[in-house]
Amino acid sequence: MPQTITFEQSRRVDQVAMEHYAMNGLVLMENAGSAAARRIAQLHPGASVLILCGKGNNGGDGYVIARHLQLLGCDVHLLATATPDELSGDAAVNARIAARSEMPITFVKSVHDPDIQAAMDAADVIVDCLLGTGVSGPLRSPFQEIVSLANAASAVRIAMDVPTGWPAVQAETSDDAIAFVADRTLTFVAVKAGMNENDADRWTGVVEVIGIGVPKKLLDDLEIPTA
Ligand SMILES: NC(=O)C1=CN([C@@H]2O[C@H](COP(=O)(O)OP(=O)(O)OC[C@H]3O[C@@H](n4cnc5c(N)ncnc54)[C@H](O)[C@@H]3O)[C@@H](O)[C@H]2O)[C@@H](O)CC1
Ligand SMILES: [K+]
Repeated sequence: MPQTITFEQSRRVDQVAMEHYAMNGLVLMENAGSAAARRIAQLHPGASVLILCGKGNNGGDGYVIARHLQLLGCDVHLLATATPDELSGDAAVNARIAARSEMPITFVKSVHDPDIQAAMDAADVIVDCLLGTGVSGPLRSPFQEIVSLANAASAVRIAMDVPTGWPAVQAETSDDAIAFVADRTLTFVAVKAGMNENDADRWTGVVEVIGIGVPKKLLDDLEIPTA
């Protein structure tokens, strides 16, 4: 049985859980985000946490993580590349919950907005929920700029699912591509292909797997490695 899974296999797990097992995508996102939040709060109790949220479901995880981290006693701030109205599906639902909960959210209108730097400076921990398995091609603006600012910050950096811009997943990007440099990566379901290769930890830091509550039979049938 392989020890790692591809992005495609990871997406297939979500798809089969929803289509064959009738699991709601919101449940998967809630499981993913709440488990990640518990681990972050365990590692950094009471920390000031800045969560960077993109437009897709990786960003959706970020809003779930924010909600749970507040409940767990952390001070949470969100930096979002899109407003809730610009999102769709499960990510939109969780972004709306965050907005209605009056969580502090900075929406990125210009990468030169001094509020972005101020949010980075105030954080003990920065959580990267910009892009996950839906990434394609080199990072576009404003992701490049946000990732660069996060890498220059003194905070601990935690990537969710995969570090945003990680070169290993993209044939067309080079090793000096801009990517989130994580101290730790909390990856969903199973370790992703490339994460166990020689110098991968330069980008991922320590890799830990976070389960999302899909049935064991599903994982066994798809030959997904389990702990
Ligand atoms: N139900 C599910 O499918 C679950 C998904 N999960 C999360 O969902 C993620 C996958 O979500 P998505 O498929 O929505 O994809 P992503 O959240 O990775 O990103 C897709 C978005 O990024 C944009 N994008 C792609 N490449 C880009 C680039 N190079 N520069 C700038 N923008 C770019 C796309 O236009 C799209 O808006 C996983 O990594 C995981 O974190 C988890 O919540 C578990 C459940
Ligand atoms: K990410």
